[in-house]
Amino acid sequence: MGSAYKMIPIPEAQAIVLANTRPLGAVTVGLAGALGRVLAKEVLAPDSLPPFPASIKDGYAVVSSDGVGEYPVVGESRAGHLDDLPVQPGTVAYITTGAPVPPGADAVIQVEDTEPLPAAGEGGQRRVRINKAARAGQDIRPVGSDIMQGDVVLRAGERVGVAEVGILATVGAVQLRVHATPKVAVLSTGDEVVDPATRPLGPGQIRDANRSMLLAAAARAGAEAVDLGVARDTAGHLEGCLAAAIAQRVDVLITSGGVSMGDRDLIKPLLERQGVVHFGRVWMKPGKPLTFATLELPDGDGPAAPGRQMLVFGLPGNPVSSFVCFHLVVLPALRKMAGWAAPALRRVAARLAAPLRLDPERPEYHRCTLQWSPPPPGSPAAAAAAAVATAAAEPPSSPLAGHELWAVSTGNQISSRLLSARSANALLELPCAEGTLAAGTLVSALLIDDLGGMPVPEGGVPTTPGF
Ligand SMILES: Nc1nc2c(c(=O)[nH]1)N[C@H]1C(S)=C(S)[C@@H](COP(=O)(O)OP(=O)(O)OC[C@H]3O[C@@H](n4cnc5c(N)ncnc54)[C@H](O)[C@@H]3O)O[C@H]1N2
Ligand code: MOO
Repeated sequence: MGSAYKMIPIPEAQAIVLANTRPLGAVTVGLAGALGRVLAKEVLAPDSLPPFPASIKDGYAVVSSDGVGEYPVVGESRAGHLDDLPVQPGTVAYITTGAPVPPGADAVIQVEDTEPLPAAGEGGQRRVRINKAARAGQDIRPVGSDIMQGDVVLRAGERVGVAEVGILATVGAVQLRVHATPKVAVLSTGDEVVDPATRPLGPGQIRDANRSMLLAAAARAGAEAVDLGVARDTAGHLEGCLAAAIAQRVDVLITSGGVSMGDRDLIKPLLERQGVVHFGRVWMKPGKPLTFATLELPDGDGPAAPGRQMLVFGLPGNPVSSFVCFHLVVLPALRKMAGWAAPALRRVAARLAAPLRLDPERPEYHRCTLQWSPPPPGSPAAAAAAAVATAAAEPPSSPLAGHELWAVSTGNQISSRLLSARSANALLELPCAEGTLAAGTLVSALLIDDLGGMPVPEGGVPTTPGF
């Protein structure tokens, strides 16, 4: 018995998903809720920074044409306190870093280039010796030199990271228009699947790995994650779970299991009854039975009201298949909904630390850990590099030379073995072919985690010579 679904290539599947995914509308959030959100509206600076000419140093505000000499200190300008004292030629004012430069002064001399002098007589005026001449503008940040009033400090479509939170605070943008983030429900399926707290396992049972994992993945993507539990392998129970997702007005439903060829694989028929199944098989390993459907739903305000849409991703039950499919097709959709202009996973190139056998039937996403290093010690690539190095007479031009992104396999890639996703920060794109790719081969890799947490090679990575 063949499958009713055509097996489509993964780029086609990804394109279908994104073509059916709409960015969510804009909402207003406070600054504390801005991290990770995508701006729906540009942010302008209502005033300049600094708003006044500000001193870069602790020292003395001077008239630069006065030059070296002894001067009376006519006042003080401290950060946060604006003394409206003019500095006349022949006088100076004490000033602290960040304080407004008093009118009349056009330079600041750092305190290291001055010497205090005894005051002129009992209760007399403070005096200072200026040891170095200043050029006009020295150690002063002019008005607007960091941000000019009216500048667009952040554009619509930019994602708010840590620095952006600071920028928003700087310009007083405490209420922001950002894209809404999707509400995502996660449902496991299968009579054998039991709660992770189950101990000991009963006959035939396995703990539900997918639900916790997919809830975590959705949450990390910035979505509001809703736990729908585990559906039994009956059409009625599955239908009830789908109804629960619809009632909770989720934007996305992610199911795992029940999408393959067994007589209890009921997800596809259910989605066929209630919506449009766009694909039900993808030419990839792991994740072949990956299914995607859309449901057009009434909005609850009468038949004339515009409908809403729910995306349904039927991920395969094997935990690694679920993990890989989430990153390849669900995550880009969640990103697009949340306003990302370029929602696809980022692709880099890396060298194989060890040879990898190819799959002759399907293109494969091989889980690996990328690291920036020379060929990892003990790897076949390191042995090959050592052989080349002894042959070459030239010493390396820099301690940084010879460092590259290396892909270290996570081991046995069977789709039931979730340990193959442990510490993985990338999916290698391996072509469908006979044979083996040699150690050192350059391959493309899709990033599924932050490279800021990648392994550090023994001895660390050297710095720029002279640093
Ligand atoms: N005759 C065929 N059989 C299978 C095919 C095929 O093309 N023809 N495809 C295989 C591939 S590839 C995959 S992947 C799996 C996917 O099957 P399902 O999505 O229907 O998943 P299940 O059968 O429900 O489960 C598969 C496997 O995963 C375990 N599982 C399920 N849910 C969970 C969970 N929440 N946590 C942990 N583990 C889970 C389940 O116990 C099974 O061992 O189908 C192949 N079969
Ligand atoms: O494609 Mo299945 O995901 O091999 O295990």
